[in-house]
Amino acid sequence: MAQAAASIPATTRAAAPRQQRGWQHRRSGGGSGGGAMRQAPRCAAAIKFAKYQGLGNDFILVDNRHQADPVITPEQAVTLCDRNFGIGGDGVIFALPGENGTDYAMRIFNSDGSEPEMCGNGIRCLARFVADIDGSQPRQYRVHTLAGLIQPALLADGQVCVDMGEPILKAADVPTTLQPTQGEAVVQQRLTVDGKEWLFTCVSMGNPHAITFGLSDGTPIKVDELDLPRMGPLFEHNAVFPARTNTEFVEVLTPSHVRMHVWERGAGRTLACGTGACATVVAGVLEGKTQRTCQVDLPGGPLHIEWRESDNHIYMTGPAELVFSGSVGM
Ligand SMILES: N[C@@H](CCC[C@H](N)C(=O)O)C(=O)O
Repeated sequence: MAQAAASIPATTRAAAPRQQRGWQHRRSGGGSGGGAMRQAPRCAAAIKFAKYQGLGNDFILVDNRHQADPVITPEQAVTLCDRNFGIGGDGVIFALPGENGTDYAMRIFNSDGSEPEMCGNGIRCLARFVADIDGSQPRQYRVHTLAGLIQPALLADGQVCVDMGEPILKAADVPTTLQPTQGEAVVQQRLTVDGKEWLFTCVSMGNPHAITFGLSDGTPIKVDELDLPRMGPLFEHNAVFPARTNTEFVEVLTPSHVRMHVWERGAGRTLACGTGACATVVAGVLEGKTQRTCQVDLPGGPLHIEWRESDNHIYMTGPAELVFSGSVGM
């Protein structure tokens, strides 16, 4: 484990956050959310951090268990996530005191300063982080998030298995204005972007996801042929996704094995997305393309996903590892 100490100017190098959400207990309606935002205090002292990664989706973890509000602002998070001028990361994650009988609460700022409801790779990193800092038992946690209760468990083999709860399919709650095709769900709906008609299934894991396996003319996705930096923003900022969206491009290898590349809301191209992998398997099942148990290969490595019929919950299993720790002056 490497140690680092650095001082990063607290000047803001990015626009104001996409949206400021209240610290609310919300599972559905990943959209604009209500409630007054508690102002995060600007911190004068050095902040201790630890950087973790899950399949290369990397986060700056902050022990924030002494107070209910994040010790740094969204603007400071942008600075810390900068890969040239900061620590570098896809987001900053805060381990907060538990609420409503939970062990901990988690909040996250994306690298652009926006605040998502949930992060799958991030919550595996959070579980590893809290276990590392206090060696706590049990190794199974109840974590309160903006997407509701999420339950990670550290496995004997070093992997982390997370009960991610139930997927949300109602179009208005994803949210998307695309017309539902199956009851209230948007499954294989047509969306024209960049002169092509794509087929999308929309799923919320607390945060919004739009999943495509290909075009309406039958052309399947080939993930190695995608120009993500050009295409990704066209979906992320499309008007049919009022809270923006994470976009997953999926190539089916077999019904139990897919490849997926992601363009994340608020973070751009990342090496992996846990909530995106879960949403991918839900979309695969709804479209009849995958089984409920499926390996999702991401650029950073594989995640094992199971959408269990008995409880309708999704279980995600994958790694979470410490990269280095240090302190940073803000
Ligand atoms: N990488 C994450 C998702 C992080 C949040 C996302 N960028 C959003 O804004 O919804 C994951 O592993 O799930």
